[in-house]
Amino acid sequence: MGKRSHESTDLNPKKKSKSDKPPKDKKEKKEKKEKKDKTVSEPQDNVTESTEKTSYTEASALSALPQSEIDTYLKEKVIKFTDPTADAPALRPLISFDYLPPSDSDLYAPLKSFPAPTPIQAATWPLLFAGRDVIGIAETGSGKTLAFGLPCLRKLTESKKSQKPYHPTAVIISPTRELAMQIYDQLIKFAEVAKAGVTCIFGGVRKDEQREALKTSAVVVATPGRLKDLQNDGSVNLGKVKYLVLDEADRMLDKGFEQDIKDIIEPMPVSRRQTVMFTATWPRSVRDLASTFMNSPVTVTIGGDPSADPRANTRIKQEVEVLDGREKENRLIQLLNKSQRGKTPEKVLVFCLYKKEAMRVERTISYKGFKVAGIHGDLNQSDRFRNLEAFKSGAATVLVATDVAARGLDIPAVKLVINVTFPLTVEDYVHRIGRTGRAGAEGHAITLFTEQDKGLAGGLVNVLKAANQHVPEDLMKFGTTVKKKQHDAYGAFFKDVDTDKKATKITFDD
Ligand SMILES: Nc1ncnc2c1ncn2[C@@H]1O[C@H](COP(=O)(O)OP(=O)(O)OP(=O)(O)O)[C@@H](O)[C@H]1O
Repeated sequence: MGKRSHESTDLNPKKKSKSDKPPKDKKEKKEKKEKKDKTVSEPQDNVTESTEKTSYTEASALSALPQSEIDTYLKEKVIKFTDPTADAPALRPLISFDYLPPSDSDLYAPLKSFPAPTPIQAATWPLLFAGRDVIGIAETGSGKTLAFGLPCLRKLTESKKSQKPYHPTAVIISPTRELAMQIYDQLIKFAEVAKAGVTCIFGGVRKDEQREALKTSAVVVATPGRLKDLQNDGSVNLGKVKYLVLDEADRMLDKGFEQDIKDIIEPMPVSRRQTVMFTATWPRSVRDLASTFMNSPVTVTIGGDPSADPRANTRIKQEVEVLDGREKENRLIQLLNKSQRGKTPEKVLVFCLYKKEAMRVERTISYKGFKVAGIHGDLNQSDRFRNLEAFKSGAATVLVATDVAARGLDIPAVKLVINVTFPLTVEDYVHRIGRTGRAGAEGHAITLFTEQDKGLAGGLVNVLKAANQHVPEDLMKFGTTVKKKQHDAYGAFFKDVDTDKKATKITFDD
């Protein structure tokens, strides 16, 4: 992945319109000018207003590919761009790592372990390199972290040429501590130079070390509550942030986080930052709010229409068993017997809705002699990390979790997800089962569905149908009306449920 000759394609509508493009014979002159502009505009610590110009230069080998090859790729991967400025189709997807813009550092070295960019990476990287605001919607386990992470690190490695970071220039916000850690772990693999400049900030641990780390960090991965705390007490100045990511964006725009997000981004006006949102589910309820945070964002969707129902990863075999609530425990143990008693016990993730329920189920499973660990909001942070680690390493082969583990977590080789109690929304269902079948693997999910969950039957039927899964007759009998998501309805559960506004903020997302 060395240096290559590149054709210039500056497509950032914030800085330049299509009609400003120079004719080809002036290409060399323009490239020189771009280089000059870039040097001038690299962030300086004593510059108060952003003068940064972002440009993206498409690899000439990519430009030389026949259009039919690009069209076939877009069609096969079901990639759709929705761009209010109509510039997006001009940016060809980076269908091979060979077409990445050159980097003087060894930034791209860890990509060697992957065969090619995933579709969401291929489609969004050019836009992100070009400085566009992007909403990226793609199935669980499809490589979204590097889709927003690599452009972020590239900006960091470039700007580090001329400045030491005294204030963060990039902020990545995630809903849970474990997910923030995981994003951090992925990013620091990517460059020695980034290792020095990336830090992870989350609640439940002492603030002093985080304050120290912030003094030398250009990229901050954080949960909202703790970041806001450190911002409020003057430990971090976010006024220089140019690249803002909301991972699990629909969750971050939920009512539980909305105000925190508004407070955090207040010192970084939309005109001076690139705003990036990624998720596997994009409910209507958050779209208007998202647009107020962004500047003409391009929406990139992989695998289907974003206005449709939430979409599950189609490599996951979904099974739904309708039963009486009293039968759940026996059925769970039967399923575990099947998956745990062989020579090599499979990794199974068991989801509950309530913290107390999770504790009870974990006790029952442990009593039956299975190697089990738990993760929920009532555990302290070191127990949470330790238990997750035990599951990752295989020391525990069953993990009982609440929805604190539903989103984003990339745990190797989870073979089966069992939903003991259905979540509050079908979006959460899609994220829960998305802990299996990651990075191209097959997955399996079994959901125990009772009459109590019938309000979500219609939504679930749609998710099953969209993924060509079997819909049991027993599920159909509950009707197929789809209820709209209503955050306020969560209130009825807030004392017990691990996902709602109140519990989430207080118990694990600070
Ligand atoms: N280009 C690639 N080729 C193959 N695997 C990849 C590639 N990029 C990332 N991965 C791997 O795919 C796995 C899933 O990636 P990631 O966690 O970013 O998924 P995600 O889309 O964010 O999922 P979720 O919606 O659940 O948060 C990770 O183990 C990651 O290392």
